Amino acid sequence: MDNCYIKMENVNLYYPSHIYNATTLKQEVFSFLKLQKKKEKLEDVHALKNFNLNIKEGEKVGIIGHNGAGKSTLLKTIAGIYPIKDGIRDIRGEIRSLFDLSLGFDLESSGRENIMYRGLLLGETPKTIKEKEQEIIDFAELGDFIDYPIRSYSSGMLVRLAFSISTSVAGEILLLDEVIAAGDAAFHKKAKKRMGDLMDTAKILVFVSHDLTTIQEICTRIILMEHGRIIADGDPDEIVHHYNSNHFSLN
Ligand SMILES: Nc1ncnc2c1ncn2[C@@H]1O[C@H](COP(=O)(O)OP(=O)(O)OP(=O)(O)O)[C@@H](O)[C@H]1O
Repeated sequence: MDNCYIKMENVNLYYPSHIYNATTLKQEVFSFLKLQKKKEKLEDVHALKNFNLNIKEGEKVGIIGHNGAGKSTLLKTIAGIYPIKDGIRDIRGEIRSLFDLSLGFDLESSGRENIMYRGLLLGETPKTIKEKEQEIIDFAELGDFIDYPIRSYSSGMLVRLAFSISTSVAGEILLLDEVIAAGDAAFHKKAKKRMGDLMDTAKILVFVSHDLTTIQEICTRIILMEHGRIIADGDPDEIVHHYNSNHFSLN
């Protein structure tokens, strides 16, 4: 029996529209004065439709599809971030998500303190974080800035710290949304190598990207999504060929 797997059966996920349906006072007044038509009621967005998926240990699965196809939603659903309306989500294995890298950052705290906060969010203990702390700082190349509040960091420095922390913890199931363009060219090279190591150690990789060449290189299977559904699933060369010959728009 597999130690790790991802199973989804007839999963439906909706983004509720009530937040967008709220009317502002200005809109009410304008509508009352007949200066503006009353706002049309928006429907919930049905982002995953009767979705079925089975991923076994050892698979490296690439997810491709047009903008808004539901790729990121699928990753976040696997990660358990979004509650599903119905269906079954059955996951075995420790999940490591590499998206929303700066989640859990506190701008007023130092880089060092943020390593601790973010590490705890990633499921580490204070002791294991302390053991990794120096390696994380060295990889991020932040020098003395590590003890400054991260509010003082440039955006590149912030990305380097976030990347360094997030990739310091391996996971059995690695969920990746587009390879993170971390920092400048030199850092990017280093980051790519570290990502490669993480992908090699993961038992399952699910990788969302618009970059067909990279995804074809890395993945053992590709899933093509359209409007919340899988429309092709299989061997990377075949799916890319299918995509190319059917002129799907991936952008
Ligand atoms: N927070 C949200 N609230 C409402 N609708 C959303 C939200 N996030 C995504 N959606 C909608 O869900 C659908 C799927 O979006 P998703 O971000 O998963 O697509 P994607 O395939 O990752 O797109 P892209 O390639 O542009 O990143 C789209 O119709 C999008 O408008």
